[in-house]
Amino acid sequence: MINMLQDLVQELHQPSVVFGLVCGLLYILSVCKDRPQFQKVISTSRIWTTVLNKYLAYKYLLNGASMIEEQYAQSNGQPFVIRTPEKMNIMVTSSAHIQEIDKAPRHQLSLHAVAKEFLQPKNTMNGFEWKDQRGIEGTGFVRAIRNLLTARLPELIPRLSTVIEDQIQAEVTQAKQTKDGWGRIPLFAAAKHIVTRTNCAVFFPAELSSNPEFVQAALEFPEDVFFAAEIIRILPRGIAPFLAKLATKNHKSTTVMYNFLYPVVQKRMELSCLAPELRGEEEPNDGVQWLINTTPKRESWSTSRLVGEIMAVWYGSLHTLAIATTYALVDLYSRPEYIKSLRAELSSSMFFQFQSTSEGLPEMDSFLKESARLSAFESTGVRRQALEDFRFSDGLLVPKGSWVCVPHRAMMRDDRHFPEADRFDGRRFLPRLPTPEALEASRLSQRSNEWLVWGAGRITCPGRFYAVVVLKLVLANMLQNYDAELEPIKGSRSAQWRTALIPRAGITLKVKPRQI
Ligand code: HEM
Repeated sequence: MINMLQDLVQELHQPSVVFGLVCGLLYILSVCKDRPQFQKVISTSRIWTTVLNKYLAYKYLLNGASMIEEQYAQSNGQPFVIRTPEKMNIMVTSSAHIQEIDKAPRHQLSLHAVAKEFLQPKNTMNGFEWKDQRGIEGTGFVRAIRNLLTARLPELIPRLSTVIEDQIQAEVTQAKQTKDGWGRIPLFAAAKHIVTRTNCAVFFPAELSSNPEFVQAALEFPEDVFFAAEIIRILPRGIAPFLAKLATKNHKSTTVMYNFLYPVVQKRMELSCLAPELRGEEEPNDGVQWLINTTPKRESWSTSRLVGEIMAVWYGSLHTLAIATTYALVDLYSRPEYIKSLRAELSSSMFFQFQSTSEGLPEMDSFLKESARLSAFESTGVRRQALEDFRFSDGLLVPKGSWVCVPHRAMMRDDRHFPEADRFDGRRFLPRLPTPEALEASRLSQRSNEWLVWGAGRITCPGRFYAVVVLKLVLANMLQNYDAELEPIKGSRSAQWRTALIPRAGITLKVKPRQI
């Protein structure tokens, strides 16, 4: 076969044609690989198997989400394997497996090792490095968000509303105008601006959140880290760090953010060592301070280390929420039939209740939950890396270095878990009898082993209450103050990269101030 290909190359003198033929052949093989007659042929040749596995691993980069969905559909609830260019991902779906992942000791299955692989922090975040085993140095950042941020949500709502209102207005004012008076807003870019400004107002002191250079760096940082980390993961070690630097202008956004944060954190850390009466000023009430206050007491973290932690939490808080906001708005304006009743809810006393407690608005909550279910941008959850061979009680092995994950996007699109799962029903999660207990149990921010959007068991997203409040405030502002229409989307609304479905930059919303 290889000789034949060489002959063909010599005949044609066109390597690109040959490359196309090889890709085509590999594609046909990948499609046919499950047919018994092909399996026989393939299994006779170790070379072919290796080549095919490599091809599937690279195919995964641009088709990971679809590959997982296809394999899930064939798996009938059994574990299956997805190959990536770096490793093997073992997918499990049963609640018994999920519970065992949750209970696994931290020296066996690690979330931090997964995060490190994703972000390559040593190369992309100013040399910042955290331990493989989550919790070994405490989980102060989780407490800071879960307890301090969540507890302050009702008092933060006026500030969040103002920032969101201002930023949406800025997006509309700056938008290109159509002849008939609509502003055309690139939705994903606008969502990133809105979430960046909102999160900045919560995490950072005013001197930073009102500084355009800092805000720009904070906006660009997650994408720069993502690009740089992907380059480092995919390309050969010899050239990858150089190309990552080139692609991110020498990690510019990371450096700018770091340089702005360092003196602020240093000053705050010095003050926190003094007795309260000697500090001379009231303790700031923002994310930076919450993270300083919850650093593990037995560790003495350097300023650099703390800045690294803050930037890591910043990464997690921004891109997930910006994508969820984009899809929530796409879902809202793809289904204008919900607008009237959502507006009615916002005109009722329920909106005041939400503003004073940060909870409520059941109709909007249900709509957003349905959006999170069908427009989940991450195909897998509960991802852990095996730090040593890990064996489930039924014998399933996760070899050292590989990942175990739950394909929760496919599960949420499965009729066995949600009746008529492919149908978008914005009222799906409204309880028949809206008792306080029933409303509480069906809320978007609830975590459970049946609702894996926030993770499972001991490791669930501490920012979920905040995320839901921001989503509701953005939708509320859009519904109350603007009329909007989604421009027709040509092709798919998202681009796949590994397991993620990232909204396309070309999705455009036509917006104009609402005439009441
Ligand atoms: C819609 C937006 C969001 C989604 C869907 C989301 C989802 C998740 C998930 C699934 C996990 C668990 C990871 C795993 O087990 O694999 C997680 C963890 C985490 N999230 Fe979020 N998140 C969102 C927004 C936020 C925000 C806004 C913040 C910060 C304010 C945040 C902070 C964190 C942190 C610190 C962790 C690590 C928790 C730990 O190690 O115990 N997230 N998130």
